Amino acid sequence: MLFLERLHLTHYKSYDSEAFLFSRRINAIVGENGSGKTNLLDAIYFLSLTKSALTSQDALSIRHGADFMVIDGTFRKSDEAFSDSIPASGKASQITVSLPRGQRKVVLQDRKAYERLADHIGRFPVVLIAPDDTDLVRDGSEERRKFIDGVLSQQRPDYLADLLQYNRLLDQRNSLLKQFHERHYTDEDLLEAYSQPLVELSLRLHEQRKAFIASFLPVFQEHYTGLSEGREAVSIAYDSEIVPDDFQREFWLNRHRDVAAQRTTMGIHRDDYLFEIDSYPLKKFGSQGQQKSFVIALKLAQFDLLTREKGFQPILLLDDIFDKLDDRRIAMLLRCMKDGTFGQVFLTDARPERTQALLSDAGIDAGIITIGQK
Ligand SMILES: Nc1ncnc2c1ncn2[C@@H]1O[C@H](COP(=O)(O)OP(=O)(O)OP(=O)(O)O)[C@@H](O)[C@H]1O
Repeated sequence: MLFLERLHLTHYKSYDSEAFLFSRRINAIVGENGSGKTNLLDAIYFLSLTKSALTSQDALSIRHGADFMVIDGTFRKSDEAFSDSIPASGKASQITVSLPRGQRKVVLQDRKAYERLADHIGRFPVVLIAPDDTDLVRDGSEERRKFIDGVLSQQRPDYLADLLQYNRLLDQRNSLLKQFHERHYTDEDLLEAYSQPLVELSLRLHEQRKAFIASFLPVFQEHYTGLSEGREAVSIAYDSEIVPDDFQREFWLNRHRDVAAQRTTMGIHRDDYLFEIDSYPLKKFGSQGQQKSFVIALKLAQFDLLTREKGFQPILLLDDIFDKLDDRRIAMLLRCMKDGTFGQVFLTDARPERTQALLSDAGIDAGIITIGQK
C-alpha cells in the first residue's frame, strides 16, 4: 500500500505555513468556497508529479508576495494490504519540492536532489478526478495527448524518457528549420542528422501508444458502462498519421514542407485520441452528463491500470464529487472507498454536514480536515 502520511506547505498558493497529518484511508477536506481545499489536493498532486494539475506555470503556485514555496511530505509504502488498524510500517520517503521565485524547482527525496525530475514520476502515483473538468473532451488534441502521456509516464519510466527526448529533438529540429527558412538554405545532411533519431522515437512512441489504447479501452468501457447503466457505446480511437512501414520515407519527403512551415509537420506530436459515443464525436454529440461520465471512466481506468502495473493503489484525489455528481455515481465511489477498491483517498467538499452524513451512512471512517478555521 501507498499513502501520504504528513504534509507541510510553506507559501504554497493560499497557504502561509501549515502542517497536516493524514489518515491512510479516507481524508475529507472541508471548508468554505475559496478556503484552499483544491489547493491542498493540488499540493499532493505536485508532490507526486512535480507539477500542478491546474497550471503549467510553476510560479503561480507561490503565495502572492512570497519569494519561494515549499511542499514537503512523507509517503509510506509497504507490502501490507490497506487497513486502518495496522501500525504504520514500511518504507517512508520524504519528498520536498522547493521553488524559489524566478528559479528552477528542486525535488529532493530524503534530502537528496533528483538528477532528473522524470526519475520521480511514477514512484508515488496519483489519480485526480475533478468531475467538472471536461477540458479533455472539449479542448484540442493537446489536452488528450497530455492525459494519455501522463498515464503512460506514471506507468512506464522508459516511455517518459523517450517522450522527453522526442520533445527536445523536436524543438531543436524546429529551430533548425526556422534558420534554414530565414537563410534560404537547407543543409540536408544536418537536417538528416536531426530527423533520423526523431523518426526512430516517433515509431517507438507510436507503437507504445497503440498498445496502450488497446489495453486501456476495455477497462475504460467497463467503467463507462458501470457509470451510465450501459445505454450507449463509447470508444477511443488512436488517430495517428504514422504508417510505420512508410513513415521514414514520408518524413524525409516532407522536409520541404517542413522548411516552408518552419516546423516539423509530421510525427507523434500531431496524434489525437478520438472520443466517440455511439460512433459519433463525443464533443459534438455527447450530453454534459455523458461527457462527465466519459472523463470519470477515463480516470477510473487509469486508476485500475496503475494499480495493476504497480501492485498497489495510487493515491486518489476527488475534487468536489458530492456537489458535482448525481446520487448513483456518488454511491458507486463510496462503495469503492468502503470495499478497499480505492486505497488512500482525499476528497473535498464545501459542506461538512453533507460529507459527514454521506460518509457515515456509507459506514466509512474518515479523517476530517477543516480548512480556513483557526
Ligand atoms: N499564488 C497564490 N497566492 C495566494 N493565494 C492564492 C494563490 N493561488 C490561489 N490562491 C487563492 O486560493 C483560493 C482558492 O483556493 P481553492 O481553489 O483551493 O478553494 P476551494 O476551497 O477549493 O474553493 P471551492 O469550494 O470554491 O472549490 C483563492 O482565494 C485564490 O485567491
